[in-house]
Amino acid sequence: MKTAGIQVRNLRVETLQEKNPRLLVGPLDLRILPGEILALVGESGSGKTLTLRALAGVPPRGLGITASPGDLPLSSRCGMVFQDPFSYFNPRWRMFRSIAEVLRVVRKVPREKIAPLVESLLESVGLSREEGELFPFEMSGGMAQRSAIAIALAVDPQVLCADEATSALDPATRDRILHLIAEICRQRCMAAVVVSHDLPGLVGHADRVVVMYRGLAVEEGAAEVVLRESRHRYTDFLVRCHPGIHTRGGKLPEIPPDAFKAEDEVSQHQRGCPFAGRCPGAAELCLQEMPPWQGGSTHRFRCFYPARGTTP
Ligand SMILES: Nc1ncnc2c1ncn2[C@@H]1O[C@H](COP(=O)(O)OP(=O)(O)OP(=O)(O)O)[C@@H](O)[C@H]1O
Repeated sequence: MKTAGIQVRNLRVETLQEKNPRLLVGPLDLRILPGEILALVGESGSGKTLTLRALAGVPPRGLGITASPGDLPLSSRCGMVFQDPFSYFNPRWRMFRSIAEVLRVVRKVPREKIAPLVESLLESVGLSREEGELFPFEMSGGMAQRSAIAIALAVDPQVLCADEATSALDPATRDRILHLIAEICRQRCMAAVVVSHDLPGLVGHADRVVVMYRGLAVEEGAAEVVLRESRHRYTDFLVRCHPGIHTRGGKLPEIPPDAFKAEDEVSQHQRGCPFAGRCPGAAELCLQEMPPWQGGSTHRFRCFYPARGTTP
């Protein structure tokens, strides 16, 4: 059983052009405890996937990752689960063989020990031996995602990294998969980093959420606390934009467009609050200075003029 968590300090992902390299993520400090499920939430383009890929040591081509010495790479200790498992299964292999190949190639498991290990991996994700004999095209989305988790577990990871792994599933299946990830993490004392747009959907599954905006963390804490008592104006919008929570049949509130032109964004990102250009509560100070972290160890946020802290 593994006991160490993961800590990454000063994580940065940037483009590798010599002229005008762009900082896409960071600087970001992340700490993930053993058995903990950490969720990265935020709008599209907020940097969740790049952060996850940086943690797993698999950045997209053309991007570089840096962090404090000794904190990276984590690649040998991360198992990845992606949004569309069908895109990376070998369509001509039964699932049993896909899992077996990871054990053989990555873990160098001796041939005679592979079958029982595959069976136990299938069992740990709630699939039978018979279901392991199916081809990917014969599987439902939920079964495919369970299989993808089994493949990720086959590398014996210290951290399971799931990138929108449940967003293509119906709510009940999504809940079952998140519950499964939580169970596995607790049993194996393994951490998980889960990327999602759906903050309310994470309550009851994620231990902690980090809300990201333009590559930076702006609020973090227990999922239910961040949902109920969001303090950063951006988180507040994210919560109120969620259908079914505060609005039934009406129009969802929209996050205002950015008041800054694209070329202003980089300097804004470096100087003041990254959300200042869209924030109805922004004042001169927000444009000039990056807000420091406020709050306690269980819930903190970076905002000079926070929201009330209790959603209606
Ligand atoms: N290979 C790349 N080269 C340059 N910029 C990139 C690259 N990949 C992502 N980006 C930019 O980095 C930012 C963060 O992207 P990222 O994919 O991490 O966002 P995200 O929060 O995961 O969004 P989504 O929820 O839509 O997947 C975006 O502005 C995106 O355009």
